[in-house]
Amino acid sequence: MNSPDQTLAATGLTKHFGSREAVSDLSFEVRAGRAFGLLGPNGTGKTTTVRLLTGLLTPTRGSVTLFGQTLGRSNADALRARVGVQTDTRLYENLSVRDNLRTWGELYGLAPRVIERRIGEILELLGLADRVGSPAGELSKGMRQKLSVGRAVLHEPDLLFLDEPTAGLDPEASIELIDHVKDMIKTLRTTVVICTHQLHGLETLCDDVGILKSGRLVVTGEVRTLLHQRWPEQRYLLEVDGDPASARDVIASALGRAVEFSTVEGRLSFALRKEETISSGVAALVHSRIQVRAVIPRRPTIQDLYFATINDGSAA
Ligand SMILES: Nc1ncnc2c1ncn2[C@@H]1O[C@H](COP(=O)(O)OP(=O)(O)OP(=O)(O)O)[C@@H](O)[C@H]1O
Repeated sequence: MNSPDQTLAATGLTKHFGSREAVSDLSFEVRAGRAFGLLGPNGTGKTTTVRLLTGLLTPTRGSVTLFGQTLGRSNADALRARVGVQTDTRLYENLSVRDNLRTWGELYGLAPRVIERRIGEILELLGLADRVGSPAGELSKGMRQKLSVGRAVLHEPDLLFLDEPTAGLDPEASIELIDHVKDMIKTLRTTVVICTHQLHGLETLCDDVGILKSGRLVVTGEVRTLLHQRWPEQRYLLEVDGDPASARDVIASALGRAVEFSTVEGRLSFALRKEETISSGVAALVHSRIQVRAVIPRRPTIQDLYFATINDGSAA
């Protein structure tokens, strides 16, 4: 729990609100320069966790280590100065995008020339440069979310918390915002903790993940390792002319090692223990005069891991 490049660690973190246990015994770490996805259904404790990690709530039990120091009353302000938090989109509605950022820069205590430099960089990174003069009240929801992300990174934090940055956005705007966040993380080399329900494509953003269920961390670790542990076999989608059931029979008799079949939108999905055996499967199909349209390798995703975890509750 104490690697040298550790930025954040939770140890046995527990929070009760009266008799309700919001989160229980959470232990995980976030290493420098990595993005950690904290996921879970509504009401499962993500926001409570972020508030504990940023010192806005005091844990009932357990502790938080930020940049190597245990978070406590005496050092909370100093540690928080190195953290950025995007939580909601409350903005100064009548002020322009630039003046919203300027005001926040002043609140962070940044020098005017630093503020101007950062505003330029952030607007460019988030694709907001052409709306710099628009009052915040005239921005679309997606632009408001971008501005709230920009506000959180104005002071170049070492650690950034994003709490539902895509809430209320349509799929296109969500993907666009996540793409901007990815670019921003790469450019600024910020360590990130992100809570989100936008799971599609999240593996291109998150290196590590924690899945909360009823206030408990049921899965945590490196995304690549967790996916491989849960689905060690190679999966394929097969598209054929005609009935997928006949293709299934041919594949099943040709490849004793096929471990799992299902049908996904009219296509046959199957998993093999060894990648190279796919060629004998395809040869058997051709031999049986089944027209093969496509054989698509299918990589499991964070979304697959999330639903598998939430549905069966077991650790990966
Ligand atoms: N200040 C509070 N007082 C009492 N109960 C609270 C308080 N804050 C959170 N809770 C409870 O703690 C649990 C976790 O809430 P939390 O907001 O952390 O969940 P969440 O995962 O962020 O949910 P969502 O995805 O809906 O935002 C819920 O049962 C909630 O009602």
